Amino acid sequence: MSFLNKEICDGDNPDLTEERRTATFDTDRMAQVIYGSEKFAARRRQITKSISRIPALQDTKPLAFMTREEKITEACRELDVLSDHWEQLIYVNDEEEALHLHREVIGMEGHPFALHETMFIPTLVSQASDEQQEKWLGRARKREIIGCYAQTELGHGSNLRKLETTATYSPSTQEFILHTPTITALKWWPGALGKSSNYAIVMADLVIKNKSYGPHPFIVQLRDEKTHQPLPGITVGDIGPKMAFNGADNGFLGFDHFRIPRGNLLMRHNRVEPDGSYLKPPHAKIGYSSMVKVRSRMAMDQGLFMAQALVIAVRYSAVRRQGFLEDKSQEVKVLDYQTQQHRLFPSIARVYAFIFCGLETIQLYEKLILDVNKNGDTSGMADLHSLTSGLKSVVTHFTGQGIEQARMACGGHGYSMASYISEIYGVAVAGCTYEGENMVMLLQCARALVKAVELVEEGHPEKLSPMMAYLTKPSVTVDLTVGPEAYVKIFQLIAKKQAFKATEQLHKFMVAGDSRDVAWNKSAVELTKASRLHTRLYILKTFIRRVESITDISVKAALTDLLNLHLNYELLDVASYALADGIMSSTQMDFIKNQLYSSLEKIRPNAVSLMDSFQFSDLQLRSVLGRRDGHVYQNLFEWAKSSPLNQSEVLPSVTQYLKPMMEKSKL
Ligand SMILES: CCCCC/C=C\C/C=C\C/C=C\C/C=C\CCCC(=O)SCCNC(=O)CCNC(=O)[C@H](O)C(C)(C)COP(=O)(O)OP(=O)(O)OC[C@H]1O[C@@H](n2cnc3c(N)ncnc32)[C@H](O)[C@@H]1OP(=O)(O)O
Ligand SMILES: Cc1cc2nc3c(=O)[nH]c(=O)nc-3n(C[C@H](O)[C@H](O)[C@H](O)COP(=O)(O)OP(=O)(O)OC[C@H]3O[C@@H](n4cnc5c(N)ncnc54)[C@H](O)[C@@H]3O)c2cc1C
Repeated sequence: MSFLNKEICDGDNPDLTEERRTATFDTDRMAQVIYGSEKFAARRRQITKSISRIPALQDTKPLAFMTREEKITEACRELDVLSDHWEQLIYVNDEEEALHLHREVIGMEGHPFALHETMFIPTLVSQASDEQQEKWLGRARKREIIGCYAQTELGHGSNLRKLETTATYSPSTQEFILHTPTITALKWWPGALGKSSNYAIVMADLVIKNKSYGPHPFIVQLRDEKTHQPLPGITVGDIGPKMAFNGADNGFLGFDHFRIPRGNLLMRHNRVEPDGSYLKPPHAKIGYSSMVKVRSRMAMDQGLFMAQALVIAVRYSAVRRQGFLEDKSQEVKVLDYQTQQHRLFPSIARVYAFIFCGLETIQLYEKLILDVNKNGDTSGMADLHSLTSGLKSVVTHFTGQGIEQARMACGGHGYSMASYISEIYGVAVAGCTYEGENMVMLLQCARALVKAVELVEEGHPEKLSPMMAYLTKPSVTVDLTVGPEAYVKIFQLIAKKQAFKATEQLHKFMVAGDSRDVAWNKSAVELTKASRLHTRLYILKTFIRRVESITDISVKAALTDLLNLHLNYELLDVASYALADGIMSSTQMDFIKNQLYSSLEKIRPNAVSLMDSFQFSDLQLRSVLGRRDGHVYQNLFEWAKSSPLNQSEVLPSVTQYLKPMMEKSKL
């Protein structure tokens, strides 16, 4: 079936138009699947249209030619314009719409409200009492104040129990005294802390009567609301340029015996009474919920990062012609090469898979917060923590790989900032580190896996959560031709074997006399392997479930091709485990390879439309190479001409140094 997609515009590059004509599905319908509902997909388009009608948001100078200061200023200008139009553009307090608006208009390089929306407000929602919300949440939502999330210190990020900033309670004044006792106790890294925020959630060790209660969240005013000057007792500033994300002022922060009222400890779940008595929270890690919130978003956000890189690479590959196949009269689109398809299409499949996981984990977090806040039910916390710990690690790792391949798939032009892929890469791979370094979080996921294996070994399989139930599955011989369920079964066996092997190794070291911590460290690589397999199994099953639920026949068919590619690619990628354990034969391996290659051919006609379906505007993409019109060569030439270096024919560096040097050489 041939389908004429609505957005075809006469002026586009004919090679891209041809691709859009051959698609077998409607991109608006696909967008509904990607964005979780018809309503949100339509709202996104509406918001894009409204943005395009605001002149002050069009034709801004390319970010690549700006200094850091100019980037920050530009982001603030755009925020100001958005603020003037906020209520016309989006439904007030709709988090998804606000995130979309920021992504599209300001892009991904960071801005003063990035942490305000993603961590400051969510922490107030999950950790502040009703009374505290009354005081601060409304002001935060109206953007009267700007907040950030200050937890990481110069000396400690991963090991939260060793944070050194102290909040010592003084019963006589009913205040907490915030203090930075050493240089390593300086808060270091928090986004938007350096120059933009005037408030922060500060995680500090709560100390009452010389007893430490561990990290707790406090709301702290950092700067005068009128002058924006730091308050006395506060040292704050920017930490300097980073690999990417340079529109953000990640900052440092120190306190010199800085006093805040008792009511600034966020007290929805724990309390310090005026006399200094402490009321425990219902779950020891409830104060970590803002991190779980961000981790639960990361599969979606990273999926969208990788999608941006792939829109650029796939469109470009359909326009770039180089070399010959059958027909020697015309060069082929590089997208027709099997190697190019193999480089890009498995990542397209992963983008869809990650986004489907993200839709699920975002909802799981929302449900958890309702359960905790309304009913005091914390029973879902452990499962969501282990799931999102594994997921953020696996997704960020593959997203980095996928974006780098997209960059290479664009040849030389991929290396130019005109492609914008290097910026997308730099921002995306920060996710391997923030919200918990990937290895550290894989090991958190492994704790839950080991516990589950131990339950099975102790004869209590009925106590396993549904996600762990596969650990009880017996070994079976599987016929791969029966479809996705067969792939799941093999994957389950592989993941189960690895979880048991890693646990066995841990126990072996303990039996030999090592403490659990030392034995854990000696088994850590095997444990992280088990976590990755466990997480990839979850991703695979979510992809299958999601595709099964789709009602639009042509959308479902296109996604089934993508799912088949994913199943074969994933299984091939972990085949060494399966071969070593005799779970799969070499004949089955050949079958998988052939299925993979034929999936590439099936996906080829839909590749451009699978990526167009994300409906990123050119404004959001910020890529000269990936623009919707596909006129890459004209666009590249115009862009290069606008480079500041080309605003004069002879640079001062030539007059000042090269010319005299050449003259000297003549003597
Ligand atoms: C973010 C959205 C992106 C949007 C993108 C869009 C556009 C781009 C534009 C702008 C971008 C905007 C913002 C994004 C940028 C950056 C944001 C980054 C913000 C940050 O970067 S902010 C700092 C994050 N910094 C960390 O991420 C530190 C990691 N380090 C830890 O998180 C802990 O340190 C841990 C967990 C490793 C150890 O903690 P610990 O030592 O206290 O605990 P321990 O290991 O002893 O575990 C004892 C028992 O607690 C259980 N347990 C632990 N945690 C739990 C939880 N949460 N829930 C339920 N149970 C939990 C365990 O499972 C165990 O259970 P069991 O005993 O049963 O095994
Ligand atoms: C772009 C960006 C934005 C950020 N934004 C914020 C923010 O808004 N607010 C905030 O508070 N923080 C923020 N951070 C900080 C971030 O959360 C931390 O850097 C992160 O949690 C990693 O901690 P670390 O730097 O201490 O790494 P380290 O723990 O020092 O990692 C170094 C190495 O040690 C290894 N390692 C550490 N512990 C273990 C262990 N137990 N077992 C095995 N290996 C281990 C790691 O795997 C890694 O290889 C941001 C960071 C970045 C890059």
